Amino acid sequence: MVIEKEYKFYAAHRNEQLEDKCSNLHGHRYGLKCLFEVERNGSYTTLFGDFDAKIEPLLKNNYDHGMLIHTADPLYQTLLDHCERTGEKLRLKVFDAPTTVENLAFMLFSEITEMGFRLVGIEVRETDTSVLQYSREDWVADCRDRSRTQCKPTVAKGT
Ligand SMILES: Nc1nc2c(c(=O)[nH]1)N=C([C@H](O)[C@H](O)COP(=O)(O)OP(=O)(O)OP(=O)(O)O)CN2
Repeated sequence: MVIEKEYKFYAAHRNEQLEDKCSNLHGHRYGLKCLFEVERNGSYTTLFGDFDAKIEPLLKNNYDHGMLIHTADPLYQTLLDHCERTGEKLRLKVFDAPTTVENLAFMLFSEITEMGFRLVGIEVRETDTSVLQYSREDWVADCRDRSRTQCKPTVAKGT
């Protein structure tokens, strides 16, 4: 059986390597749809709330109203300097690769899998018109060939 759950978060980012509007700092209401493979245990499988209890804090504490940023983006160092100078704590979700929706999907799939859930796939919506379907096969291929993503998934303690 498969349970589908939907989540959302708001975040800023840019694709600094693209020579178009996407290299401007901008924001999205990201949509995340998760397809979980579940097993029946009597009348239930996994309770809907069991997914929410782990995934909502992951998104709230690491992504929501934050900024997805590539370590090689010159803006990253500027933001670190700003934090050091002012003492401000910005929510930066750090990527070792460009913050494309493909790399975001790899990051989210890895983090949710690390929580013990078995995903069949996820869907990541970046804009009203652009959505990425990311399957378990895509994730296995990305894990096998890390040069495809260069992302190291990181989850803060307690999320
Ligand atoms: N394969 C990818 N292509 C693009 C990505 C990406 O992550 N992977 N990202 C972007 C930009 O981040 C951009 O914000 C989204 O692009 P786009 O869909 O073109 O944005 P619009 O909302 O303006 O789309 P319209 O259909 O023109 O309204 C670009 N490409």
